[in-house]
Amino acid sequence: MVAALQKKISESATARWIVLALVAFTMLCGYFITDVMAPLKPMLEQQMGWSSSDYGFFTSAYGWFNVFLLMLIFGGMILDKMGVRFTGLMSTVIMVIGVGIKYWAIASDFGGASVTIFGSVISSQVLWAAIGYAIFGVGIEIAGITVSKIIVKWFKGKELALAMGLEMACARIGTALALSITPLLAEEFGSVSMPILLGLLLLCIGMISFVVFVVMDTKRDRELKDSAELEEPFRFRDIFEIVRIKGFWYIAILCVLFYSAVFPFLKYAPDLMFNKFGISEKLSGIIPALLPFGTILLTPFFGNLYDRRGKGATIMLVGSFMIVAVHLLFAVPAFTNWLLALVLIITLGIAFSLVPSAMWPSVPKIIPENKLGTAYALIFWIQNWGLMGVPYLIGKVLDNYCVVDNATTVAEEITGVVAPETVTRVAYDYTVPMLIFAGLGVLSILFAFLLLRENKKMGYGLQQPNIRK
Ligand SMILES: NCCCC[C@H](N)C(=O)NCC(=O)O
Repeated sequence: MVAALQKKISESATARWIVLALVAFTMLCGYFITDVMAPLKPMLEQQMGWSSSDYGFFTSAYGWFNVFLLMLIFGGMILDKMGVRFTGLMSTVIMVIGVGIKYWAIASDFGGASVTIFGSVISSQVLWAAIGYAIFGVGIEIAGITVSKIIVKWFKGKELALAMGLEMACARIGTALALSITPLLAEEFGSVSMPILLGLLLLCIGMISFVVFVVMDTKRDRELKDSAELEEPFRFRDIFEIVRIKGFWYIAILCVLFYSAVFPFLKYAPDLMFNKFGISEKLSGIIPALLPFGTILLTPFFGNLYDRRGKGATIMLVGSFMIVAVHLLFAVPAFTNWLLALVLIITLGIAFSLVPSAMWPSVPKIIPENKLGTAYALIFWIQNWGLMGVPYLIGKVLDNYCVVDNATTVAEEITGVVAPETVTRVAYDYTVPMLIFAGLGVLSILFAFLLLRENKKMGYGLQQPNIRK
């Protein structure tokens, strides 16, 4: 391995797979933090007095700065101007700061303090946790576009979709770990904040991993200094060129619709398991965790298929159909057997492997490489409207239309942490939220069709294999 690295890093297959492992690990740590709060929703409600709206507010914070302060767009420009090394390091530092604030907020006692924002009273704890999460959201999203660009840089013309699939698979391990072990950790340590602290430590290791990548990437660029393989520089007017491309819009809108039917769903999935399928709080994250676990094998599998056989647009269409079927079946009130929940989550995992495995490697077929950072940033920016808006909407819908059993005392089910008289539980009917998720899936089908048609018209090559013979 050392011999391979000593030869020419830019030509070494070993080196590029090591690079992939390094940056994918950083993303794993980031995704762990992204989803660490999901299985804690019932505990946050019972132990800290959060409502579903509070949880929706907190969850939506992920996109606040990305969307309203255009942080993602700036991030994309910085990426195309300053390069992957600077931008990647910057984004990991932002993530660490954000998680630090979130941990402090959840671990502190604010003595019931609250603030009024736009006429709504928000507890100070919820607000500070949300601000931390919003800062973290900037970091992880910029890291996401940076890593996509890193993979294109190192894998273009080679195993691009497989590499992207493997990176996403690693990221999903982070999500799966967050969903499955978080409630167990919280119970074990008798503290909701403990899993966040663990995530913070993990993220610091992820940062070190990125630093190692920086060393390798610097070496590669030095080797290629005078060769044609170095990219053209980014110009500001590139943005206008990107937004004039119809295929860009179809893929961006498909992205926001599809991902809004998955990531926000995952944020509520443990609560859905608890309320609809009668699974205990402690185990409520286990079935949802199978979704990312399933994608760990399937995303690289479908990526490899796309690399060798093509059919990227068809893969996205099939995934969109599957997601509608799953959410509609989740919406049926009579279906409450946990085995069905298991089958549906696995099916959703297949859909969630199909679409991303084809979507992200398709972007370089539509957009030239020197504009890729900005293009990915614009797509993520549009996607963040959904990642921000949909959880907020679902939280509001749950509180306003879906409460079926308010303030039932469940003290006997909870041990230790709080005084029994303070413990209450609200039960929810998830039919309407699941219909909302299904509606997003239906719109995804429409945009997947439009993309397929545009590909035929413009010859992007989305149906062609990625590996050049
Ligand atoms: N829970 C993490 C959200 C990451 C969103 C990010 N913009 C993204 O779409 N990444 C690609 C992926 O499939 O995770």
